[in-house]
Amino acid sequence: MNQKIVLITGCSSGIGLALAVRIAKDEKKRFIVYATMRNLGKAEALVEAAGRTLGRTLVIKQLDVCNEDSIKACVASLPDGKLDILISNAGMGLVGPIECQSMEEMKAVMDTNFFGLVRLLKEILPDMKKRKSGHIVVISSVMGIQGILFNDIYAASKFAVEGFCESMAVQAMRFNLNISLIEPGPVVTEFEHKVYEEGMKTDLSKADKVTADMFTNIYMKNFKQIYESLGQTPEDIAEHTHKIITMDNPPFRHQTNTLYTPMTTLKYADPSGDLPIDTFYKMVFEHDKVFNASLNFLKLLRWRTRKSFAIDKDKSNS
Ligand SMILES: NC(=O)C1=CN([C@@H]2O[C@H](COP(=O)(O)OP(=O)(O)OC[C@H]3O[C@@H](n4cnc5c(N)ncnc54)[C@H](OP(=O)(O)O)[C@@H]3O)[C@@H](O)[C@H]2O)C=CC1
Ligand SMILES: CC1=C(/C=C/C(C)=C/C=C/C(C)=C/C=O)C(C)(C)CCC1
Repeated sequence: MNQKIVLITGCSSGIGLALAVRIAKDEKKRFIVYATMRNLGKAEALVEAAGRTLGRTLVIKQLDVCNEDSIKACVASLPDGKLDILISNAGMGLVGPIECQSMEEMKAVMDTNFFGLVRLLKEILPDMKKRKSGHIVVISSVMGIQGILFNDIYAASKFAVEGFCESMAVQAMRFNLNISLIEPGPVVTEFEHKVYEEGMKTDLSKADKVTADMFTNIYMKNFKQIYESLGQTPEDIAEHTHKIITMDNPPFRHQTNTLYTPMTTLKYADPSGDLPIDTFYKMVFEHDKVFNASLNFLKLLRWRTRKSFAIDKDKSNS
């Protein structure tokens, strides 16, 4: 059987872990998954979830997306040094007012979320081009298309990813390569806990009172509720991504959360860009009045884009 080689980054927890297990457990055994993580000391959860697939359709390797040597060594250790599908998932969040964040913290986010992808592609693209075959799947975010209050640097890193991939997509097409951006809304993983814990520890002494109050009493106060009401599971994201990699013509963009779609649609509905900003402003500053109403409104507005509908309905490839 001609099994496809899949390399996934950031598999120690969350979406990466769920992806590795879902794809390794593919019903038709179409894939060999190289599930990578920067610290192999964190492999226990994946080993447990992988079960019988470990050493069969799932292999665990070290890879740090911020370290070129580690990427080169990992790719060189693959059979014939080749891979068919890259899933760039490793990433980190950062919330808070920028005046309270150090340049080092901000650079770490860009280095991981954006340059991590660039480093991976520099390594694997030449061979994919030579073979005129390959699929690059990137776990982006709805924040790759729409900024959210106090996520300035994180959203910028995901916008960078999207701009990079959009530019790259035309060249990729010339070589018969596919690129797909997966755009989840909130997903309940370590990411949520890390961002919340770090957010709560923010030293707000450099922020003015209005900003500090907005961050503490609006953003952080409602953070958990957003994840509780809109959050998907990492397994949901893995299921969507599994569908994307088994499609004949995978889409360039795919949002996983139909509850969130109305928010991102606001951006396309108004070329001036004011509609989403005004709407977020109302959600934030009139949130006592409209916050719960807004969430209910999102639920009422729940609708499916043609693409996600097609994916939900596409049972033929699974
Ligand atoms: N959770 C959410 O709400 C959403 C998440 N996303 C995106 O999904 C992706 C996965 O996040 P999620 O599963 O939620 O969060 P987790 O924190 O659970 O997982 C992040 C993974 O990335 C790894 N990682 C971080 N830095 C590096 C690095 N330098 N090299 C290799 N691996 C690294 C972490 O490893 P380690 O354990 O060593 O830190 C961990 O395995 C991210 O790109 C994130 O931006 C998108 C939309 C929503
Ligand atoms: C908490 C909060 C908000 C929304 C937060 C959201 C929607 C977070 C999404 C996180 C994602 C998608 C992370 C990963 O990529 C609002 C609406 C601004 C109102 C104020 C409080």
